[in-house]
Formats: sequence, C-alpha cells, structure tokens
Amino acid sequence: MEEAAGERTNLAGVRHILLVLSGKGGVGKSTISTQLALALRHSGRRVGIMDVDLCGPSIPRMFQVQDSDVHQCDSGWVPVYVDQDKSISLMSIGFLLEKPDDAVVWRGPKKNALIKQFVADVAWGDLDFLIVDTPPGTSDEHISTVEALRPHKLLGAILVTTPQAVSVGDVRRELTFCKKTGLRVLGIVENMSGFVCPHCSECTNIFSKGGGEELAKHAGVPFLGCVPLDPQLSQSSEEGRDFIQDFPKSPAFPALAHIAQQILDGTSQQSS
Ligand SMILES: Nc1ncnc2c1ncn2[C@@H]1O[C@H](COP(=O)(O)OP(=O)(O)OP(=O)(O)O)[C@@H](O)[C@H]1O
Ligand code: SF4
Repeated sequence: MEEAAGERTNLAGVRHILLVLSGKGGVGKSTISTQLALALRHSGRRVGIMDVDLCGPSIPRMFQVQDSDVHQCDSGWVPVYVDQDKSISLMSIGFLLEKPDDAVVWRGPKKNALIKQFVADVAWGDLDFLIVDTPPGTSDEHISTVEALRPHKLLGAILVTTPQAVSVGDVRRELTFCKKTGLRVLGIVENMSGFVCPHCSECTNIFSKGGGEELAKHAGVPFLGCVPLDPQLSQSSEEGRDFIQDFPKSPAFPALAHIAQQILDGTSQQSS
C-alpha cells in the first residue's frame, strides 16, 4: 500500500501512477498512454487508464470499447475491461455519456467532482500502473487530478512533446507546473519525431528534431526517447489495435518498447 493520509481514494492496490501531460493538443498524449499501457501489459503488468480529458475523451475509442457501460459494484464503479483477463481497465467520461460524441460543457467544480469520483469511487483493484491521460495544458482538470492523487506516494509525470519549438515551449510550462505542484518528472517523450520511409527506411525530419531531448537535458530530467511518425501507429489508434503486438517491424516499435522499458526501470528504482 502506497497511500499516505489525505482524501479518500480507491488506490490502495495501485503501485505506480503515471500522469501523461502535454503542453499542446494533438501531440499524441492519448496514443502514448494507450500504447504504453499495452506495452506494459506485454511485460506482464496490470494496467489501468484514467481518462481525465473530460472535454475530449479518446481512450474508449483507442481501445474500440466506446459502446461499453460502467456498472456499480459493492466497492464502487467497475471500470471497463479491455480483455477477458482484465489486465487493462479503463475509466473515462466517454462511458458515462449518453452518446459517445456528446459535448461536455462543464464548469471547473463539476469537473473537479468527477475527477474525485474517478479516484475515490472506481474499483481499480490491484494494478501495477495507473496511467492518467490528461487534457492539454494546465487547467482545472490538472490541478484537481494532482490534488486528488497527491496522497499516493509513487506518482510521476511523463511529458509528451513534438519536436517543434512551439510545442517544446509549451512543455516548458508543464515542467513549471510539475515543479510548483511537487510532481516528479519521470521523463520527456518526443513524439512525431521524423518520418521513416516505409520503402527505404530513410528518416525525414518533417519538423525539427531534438527539441525534446535538449529540453530534457536543460531541465535535468530523463529523456525517454523519440517516437517517429508512423502510419501504422495512427492506424492502431484508429482501429483499437495493439501496435506492439501487431507491428513489430514498424519504425515506432523500438521507440515505444524502449520507453516502456525505461518506465519499468525508473519505477522499480523508485519503489526500491
Ligand atoms: N507517432 C505517431 N505517428 C503517427 N500518428 C500519430 C503519432 N502520434 C499520434 N498520432 C496520431 O495523431 C493524432 C493525435 O494523437 P492523440 O489523440 O494521441 O493526441 P492527444 O495529444 O492525446 O490529443 P488531444 O489534445 O485531443 O488530447 C491521432 O490521430 C493519432 O493517431
Ligand atoms: S525516402 Fe526514399 S523511398 Fe522513401 S519516398 Fe523518399 S526517395 Fe522514395
């Protein structure tokens, strides 16, 4: 059990919490959260994903379980399980909406209350990792999430950026947010980092390259790696496929596997 005294949570069986943050929208936060969960599952870990992107929940769709419902049990809301073996469990506002495409137009207090419920009322059970997919930027949702999860000692953040300077600049603000809220940064991922040609394997840096690594060096936090633009990765997200299982020869495969391994190494050091 890794909880300290504080607000009530249902996370006593959760070993590590990984908050996935990005300064900008559309940089691949949900893609990284999803594929990281699948990669950790391949390493024999039990993983949950808490989707607190309340206005743009994409986790149900990325697992193609958007038509699933959440049920109540004695210990709270039962999350949606992706597989029969229950190795990946999900909670998202997407499961609570009447229609998956309904817009959520809520003020801060209502968002805050739902995030608290996700933390306190979902029967997460025993998990090696709970991945929290957040909205872009630093909004009410981030503050509520960090406050609700703070009692958990093994809480860390993964920052996702694209190589362009503007995106890297936004991640700098995320780093400030982590510093101010006392959130440990597990590392930075540079996503959409070049395009590897499927014919000749030549990597073309469509945007710039290296911004994430430079920022990590400058901020003194680990750099977890560069994930190239990969059509098979976006196809996996669109179709709810397990990229690591289905596309082992794809250019983004080694990068994602390496990121998952670094998370496993970093968190095992953290808990020892
Ligand atoms: N490395 C990649 N290669 C190819 N496509 C990618 C890659 N990373 C993300 N994508 C695609 O980019 C789009 C945006 O990704 P995603 O939804 O994960 O971003 P996000 O940061 O979570 O967005 P939001 O701001 O809406 O939460 C998706 O269509 C996804 O499939
Ligand atoms: S990188 Fe090479 S193989 Fe790919 S499209 Fe360009 S020239 Fe053709």
